[in-house]
Amino acid sequence: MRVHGIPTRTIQPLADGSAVEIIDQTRLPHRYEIKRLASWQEAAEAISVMRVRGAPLIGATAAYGLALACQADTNDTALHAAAAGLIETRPTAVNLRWALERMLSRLLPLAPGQRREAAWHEAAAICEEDVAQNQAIGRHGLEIIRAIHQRKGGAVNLMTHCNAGWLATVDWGTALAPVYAAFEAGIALDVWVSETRPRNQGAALTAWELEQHGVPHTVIADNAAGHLMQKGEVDLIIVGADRVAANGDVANKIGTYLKALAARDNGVPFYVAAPGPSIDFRLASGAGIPIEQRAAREVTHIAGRDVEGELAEVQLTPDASPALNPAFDVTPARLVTGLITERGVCAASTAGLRGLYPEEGANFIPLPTSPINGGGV
Ligand SMILES: CSC[C@H]1O[C@H](OP(=O)(O)O)[C@H](O)[C@@H]1O
Repeated sequence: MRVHGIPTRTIQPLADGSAVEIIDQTRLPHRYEIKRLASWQEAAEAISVMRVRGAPLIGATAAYGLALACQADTNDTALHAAAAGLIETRPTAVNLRWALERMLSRLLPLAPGQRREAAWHEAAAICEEDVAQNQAIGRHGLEIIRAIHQRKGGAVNLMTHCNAGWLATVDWGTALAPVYAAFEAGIALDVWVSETRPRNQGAALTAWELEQHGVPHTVIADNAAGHLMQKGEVDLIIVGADRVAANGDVANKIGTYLKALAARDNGVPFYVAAPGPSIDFRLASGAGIPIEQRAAREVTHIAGRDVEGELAEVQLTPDASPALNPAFDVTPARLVTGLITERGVCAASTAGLRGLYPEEGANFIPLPTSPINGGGV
């Protein structure tokens, strides 16, 4: 998408294969900083501390992490060590395991001397596929927005949670891809941007990227979402996903489940946008999705810009108060109106997913082993 009018992606490889450059999302919205990653360890750090975040971007960064590992050492032991280090960074987004398995499946059969170039090309292919998938999600989701616009005869009020925009992917985003497609199609819409405590990806990232693109939006406290739905101020909700189980259960940023409950209670369509690499065909239901527990400090403290324009972090809670920080929750498929994928829109169900991904049918059972040491999650 455009940043200050310049077409930009969240991750860019250097032509000489020595490093990749990322937007450091821990500095947004008040600083726009590019950071260079030159080793798999730097890629792992960027994922762990959320300089890059969002399921598809986590996968893309891990893929380039393995490619960077190959720049240093192409033997099996080095590749497995890098994969084991990268898989440990964040447990919930299945794109991480998907990308590492794809890279290892491509590289391990090759002679070590062929791996460096193949790794760089495979990581680039993963990124290009992500962009194409998100553009397709945008096209499919646009039709949902267009139908509501035609029925309503006025601006569509769309709510989203966290950041599932282009910052969460290589480009275009998932939940926001239909928003950008509708905006480009001239359909009037306004986006309710839920702040998304505690890391505030909505307030800091979604608001920033929508502002950069000129999309009308309003930031709200997470706790205002149900009230707006009760008042009839929300026509549609589209969120992203970190992992969709084979039965359509959805793991997404903490708070998604609460929005889905309020949407059901108020008759608001609740869609989940997810590309194929975010669907875990090996997992029968959401009960098996690992939920990342992040540091309590993300709850007890908040970062922002102070009155002098300096970045600062302040403590919200009493010194002695403990805090708990589950980063995701699981929305049962029964609360999901539909899944917007690159292959079309389907019901959040095994049958719906099998219909769009028939080739995955055989894999609806756990695979015995994974090429990632430890089997991956
Ligand atoms: C398009 S995936 C976006 C997904 O990832 C976010 O989690 P995090 O910011 O912790 O990586 C959130 O769940 C978004 O919906």
